[in-house]
Amino acid sequence: MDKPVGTAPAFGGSWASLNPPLTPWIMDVINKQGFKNMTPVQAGTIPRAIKHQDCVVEAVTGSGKTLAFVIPVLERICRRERKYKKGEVAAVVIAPTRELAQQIHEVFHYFLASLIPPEQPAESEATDEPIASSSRTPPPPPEPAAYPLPCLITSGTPTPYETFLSLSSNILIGTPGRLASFLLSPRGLSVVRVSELDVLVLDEADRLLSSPDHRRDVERIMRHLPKQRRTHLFSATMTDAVEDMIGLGLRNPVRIVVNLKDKRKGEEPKERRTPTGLQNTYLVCRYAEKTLQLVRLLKAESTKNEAAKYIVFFSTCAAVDYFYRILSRLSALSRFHLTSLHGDLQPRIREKALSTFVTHPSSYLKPSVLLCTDVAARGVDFTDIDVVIQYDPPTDPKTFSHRAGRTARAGRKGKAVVLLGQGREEDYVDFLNVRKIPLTKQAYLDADLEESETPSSLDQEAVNLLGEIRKIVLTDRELADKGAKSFVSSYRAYSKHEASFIFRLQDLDFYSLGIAYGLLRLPGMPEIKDWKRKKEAEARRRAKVIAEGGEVEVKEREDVPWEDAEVDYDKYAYASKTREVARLATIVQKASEPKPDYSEARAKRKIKAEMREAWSEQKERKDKKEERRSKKDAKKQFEWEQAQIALAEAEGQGVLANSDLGPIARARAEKRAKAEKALGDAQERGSGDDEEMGTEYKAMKKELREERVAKRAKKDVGGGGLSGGGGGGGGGGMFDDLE
Ligand SMILES: Nc1ncnc2c1ncn2[C@@H]1O[C@H](COP(=O)(O)OP(=O)(O)OP(=O)(O)O)[C@@H](O)[C@H]1O
Repeated sequence: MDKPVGTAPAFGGSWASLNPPLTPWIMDVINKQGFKNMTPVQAGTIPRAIKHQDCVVEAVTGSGKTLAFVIPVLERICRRERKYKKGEVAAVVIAPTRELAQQIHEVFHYFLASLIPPEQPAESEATDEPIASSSRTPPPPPEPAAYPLPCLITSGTPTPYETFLSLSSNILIGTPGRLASFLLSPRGLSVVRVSELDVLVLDEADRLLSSPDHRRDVERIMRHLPKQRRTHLFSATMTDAVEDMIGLGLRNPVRIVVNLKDKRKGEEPKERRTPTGLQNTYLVCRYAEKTLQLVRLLKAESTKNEAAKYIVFFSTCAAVDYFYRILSRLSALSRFHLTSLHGDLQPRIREKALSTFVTHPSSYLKPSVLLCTDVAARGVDFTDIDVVIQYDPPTDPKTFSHRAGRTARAGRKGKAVVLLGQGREEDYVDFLNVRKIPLTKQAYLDADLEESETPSSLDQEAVNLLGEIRKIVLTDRELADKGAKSFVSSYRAYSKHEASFIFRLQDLDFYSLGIAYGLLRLPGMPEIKDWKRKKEAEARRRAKVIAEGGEVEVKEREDVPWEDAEVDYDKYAYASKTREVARLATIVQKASEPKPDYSEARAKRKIKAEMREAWSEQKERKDKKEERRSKKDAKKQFEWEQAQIALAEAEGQGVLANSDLGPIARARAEKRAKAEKALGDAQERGSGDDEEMGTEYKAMKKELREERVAKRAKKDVGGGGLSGGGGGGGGGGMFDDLE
């Protein structure tokens, strides 16, 4: 990996320039850490937060936001005239994950522990001489710490009330749920006094407020704390949820936004929401090639760029669990040390996983990789990550920059790669660009780890990798279960993408996904059955068009071949003896149970089907009968009306006098009568109007003729069966009307 050019984060001014100046012991700790200058977010926030202002702070990942709230909290405690008593809380810091809470706790602890005087060596150690126990003078009582140590309140922290009281802590750091029950349980209400609380900090505030559970707990805590307090919100990505909160619990907050600008020669500087040292990229491949590309990326970055530490993000706990087991056993990754971290692990295991990964000595020859979910996406300060890979893009686009921001922290360099499926998913690049997260293209990696175009047909090595993964899966039935679980859970996660117009379920190719996951067979999800049915119907349609000599449209992407692995599922065993014994016992039990008799159910189904069929036949017959009857009625009506007209004319009455005429016949008769009258009148009046009235009559006649022709044509097109009876002048209209 390219070593960092400059490890100093952006310059925000010297610590000495702060007004008011920092307390000397705090300054000493900062110097001890080697932080020569402030970062911009620290320079902007610390002086305001030390005074009496509420702050809403938004600055890119790795820009030093933690110290921007830790230092003001400590300063305010130091500057207070009356010291806090045992049981009194001065500050509460809430973070969304236990990993982040623990990290913040460590930072506070580091500062406060520096005030604890080092233990005096025992006299015996000092003199190296054995001393008789009777002559041993008791050691001096330990000096009380000037400021007590902070207390961590997360799942997995033992007996927090005892720790809180024994440490006399007045700074609490924790996750929302735990903190809420710590403060609001009957014991908490009697033991923990918050009336003197001075500062509340929400780190990753947008995350805390966008998750309904977290938000509920945060609001409970806020209601419990005194209104006369300072409240500070921090995140790299603020949202509208935070804006709501500003109304709820903050007073005249100052908004501090630290933006970065991309400066390219000859171009206007562009704002960006990611650190300047971050090379943020995307790689396009088929879903079936995703795992292959992940493996190649890990290999290429270690061999070509000497990258030693990686984080790979998946969308679900099940996927992390499954891929951890598979990738750990792939021959291509034998020199990589893998660790898995996700929310389904026990707190202690999570803690251990994180510290194993952080402390594992890694080099580009023996790189280490953390496979994780979003539990490690926010806030966790990994100082030396070279590459972040997002196997699945995050369901919440805001998480994207947090994940990528686990590398390139505090002015270092780093690379992030997101794997995108060919097609619609490529639109994600523009989607992020609009959100000031520009991505550049990382080319597809071929078998020699050389950059190339995404191949035009499926990379054969993806099929080979499927074979290798299947071999691993066949060693333990549990892996097949985990594979299916992770496949289903990832599908569900996919369906929850906020950018659902880019990550569209209908574009998912299940065969392709099955190859990437190395499944033996696809799970029996209804969605997959539907998808297969549609696919088969489409294949039939195309085959038919071709057979009839037609042309079919070219497919956007060729089909990925899929075959279930040949497995004798009766013999396919679990590696775990207990699970295997249980499985075999179930088989034996099932075999000894009498086979359920389905014959009755089958017979019922058959009768129902027959009934359904009979009903549809009946309906068809009824419809036909109905049609015949209405044709007959129409014909009768027509004949009768014609007879009425003829009768009226024969009797010298106007046709209109016949009150039994149908509406159309009447309209026609009226029209005709009017035309005839007009002609008669014109003839009577002589030549002047003659021409005019003759024209009107002709026009009317023409209109009637056209109407008839049009209606006939309409009937012919509609296949109407009544045209045979439509001989009479006004008949066409009447039939249409009856129809
Ligand atoms: N003034 C400073 N000079 C040099 N390094 C610093 C300074 N302040 C903080 N750092 C270092 O920068 C790194 C990132 O800091 P921090 O974790 O506070 O970032 P952040 O802005 O909270 O990031 P995220 O948004 O990911 O939570 C840490 O390793 C920290 O020790």
